[in-house]
Amino acid sequence: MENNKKKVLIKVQNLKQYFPIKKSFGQKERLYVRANDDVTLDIYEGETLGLVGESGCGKSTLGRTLLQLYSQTDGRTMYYGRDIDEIAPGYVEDILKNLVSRKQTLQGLRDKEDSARKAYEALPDGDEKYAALEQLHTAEKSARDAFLDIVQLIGGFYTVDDLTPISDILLKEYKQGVEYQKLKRKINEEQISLDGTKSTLKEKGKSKDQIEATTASAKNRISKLESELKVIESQLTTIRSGIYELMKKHKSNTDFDKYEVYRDKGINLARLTAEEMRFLRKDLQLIFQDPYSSLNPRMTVGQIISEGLLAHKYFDKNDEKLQEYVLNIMEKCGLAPYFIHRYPHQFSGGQRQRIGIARSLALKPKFVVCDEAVSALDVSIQSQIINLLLDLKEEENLTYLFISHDLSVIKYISDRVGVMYLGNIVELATTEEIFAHPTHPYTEALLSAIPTTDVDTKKETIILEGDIPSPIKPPSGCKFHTRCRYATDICKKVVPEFEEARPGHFVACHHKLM
Ligand SMILES: Nc1ncnc2c1ncn2[C@@H]1O[C@H](COP(=O)(O)OP(=O)(O)OP(=O)(O)O)[C@@H](O)[C@H]1O
Repeated sequence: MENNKKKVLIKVQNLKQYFPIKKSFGQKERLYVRANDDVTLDIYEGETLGLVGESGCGKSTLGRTLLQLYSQTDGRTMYYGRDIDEIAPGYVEDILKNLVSRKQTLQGLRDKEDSARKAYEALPDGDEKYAALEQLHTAEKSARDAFLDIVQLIGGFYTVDDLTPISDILLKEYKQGVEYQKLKRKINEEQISLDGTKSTLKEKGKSKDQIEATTASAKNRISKLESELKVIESQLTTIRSGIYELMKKHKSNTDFDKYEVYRDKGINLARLTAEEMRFLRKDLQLIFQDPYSSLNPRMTVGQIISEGLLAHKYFDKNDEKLQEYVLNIMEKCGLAPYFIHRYPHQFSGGQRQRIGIARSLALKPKFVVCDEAVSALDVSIQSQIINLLLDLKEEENLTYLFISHDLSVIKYISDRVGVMYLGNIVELATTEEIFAHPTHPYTEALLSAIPTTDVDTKKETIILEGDIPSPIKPPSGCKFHTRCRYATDICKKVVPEFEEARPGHFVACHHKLM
């Protein structure tokens, strides 16, 4: 299977995004809009994943939740664009510190899972059994999450009876790692500010010697920091060889290798603090539908593109390289150099979208959510922007989540397509496969509504009966059953598993159209 060889950039597991609704007077139960309800999905590096579905099904919410613009209600969103060591998030320290108690908690969750399974198996078919199945799924999920939290960080060490020494040495490595990253950032900041000072002095007409003399103390500071970095580096090497020794000692434990495969350098975005997430913001960008409302009308194009570059300390504001860089990005995005001093209102919709794209891409992101990025544009301009996005994706090795209600745009731009219905992804496959063999009745109905110019093919348009149900109290079982022409009793009661129906083709339906 082609996708198996590709690197996963984002791995979403059981993601939920619920928006609480204000309680009305006398209302006992807390109600939520279940905008995303248990989404599981891999996004591969370098692909464009299209996301379609009727208005209100949760596409924008999913895009924004992946970027952590909303803090997700539940589930894991693993990001593999950087190593966990580079960010050293606080949650890692918490897990490493409490390895012993966490393993005990996990055992408790496993016991609960076993009881839930026994209760489910003992019941005769019927409503009670369906309810017990839901409880079993919840128990399984809690145990799996707790397990993954631990083994992601310690792998095969999970098999060691006394985790205290493991906890100590891994915590030491973590703490030195944090110091290392802090120093590296400090050096980078000092260097950027030094470049800015040099540019200012040059502009003032200072000679090379004068510049050297004025910046000598800053250079000294940098070289001092660099020696400190070397010391930490060698301490880290010593700690890591200690870890390696421990690994050799325990490698013969039964199941060591089985757990070692879980060791994983991914970052759980859902567990990052706002500060940690701010650092990653440059990697994870959003291109909006309405370019005008997202551009500050009081800033020139140059200022708009530079803003993020300065905030993320790519350049000092006085550095001559900044303008060069901005002009280069503008050229890539099809914006003439003399636009740099103009304001957003002086541009057409298509040009404004180019500015929005340039602003996002200037930060060299790895993952970009394009939320209805071309929907507000004329058709001829739409294709220009789509082609620009595709060219940039090739040049910069970007990964896109492309959200659109327009199936012809999705078909043109996407490598794979996910179909959403009422908060869930109900079908996911390569673009060719999904358009040739829609396997979920909802996808079948969506695709049948695409207008065609081919007068010879008599295609039946499937009219979806009824309105989209409320995401506050969605239908039981398969949420689509109220509008599905193939629905039977099981669809009303049991949530269908999202499973691989054909290689790389995932569907959640009891009556797949095979
Ligand atoms: N911030 C919020 N607070 C409360 N409810 C929200 C919020 N954002 C979205 N919703 C609700 O979540 C559901 C999903 O909305 P979302 O905008 O993600 O859908 P969509 O598929 O992107 O729709 P569209 O194509 O119309 O943009 C809707 O019922 C919406 O009303």
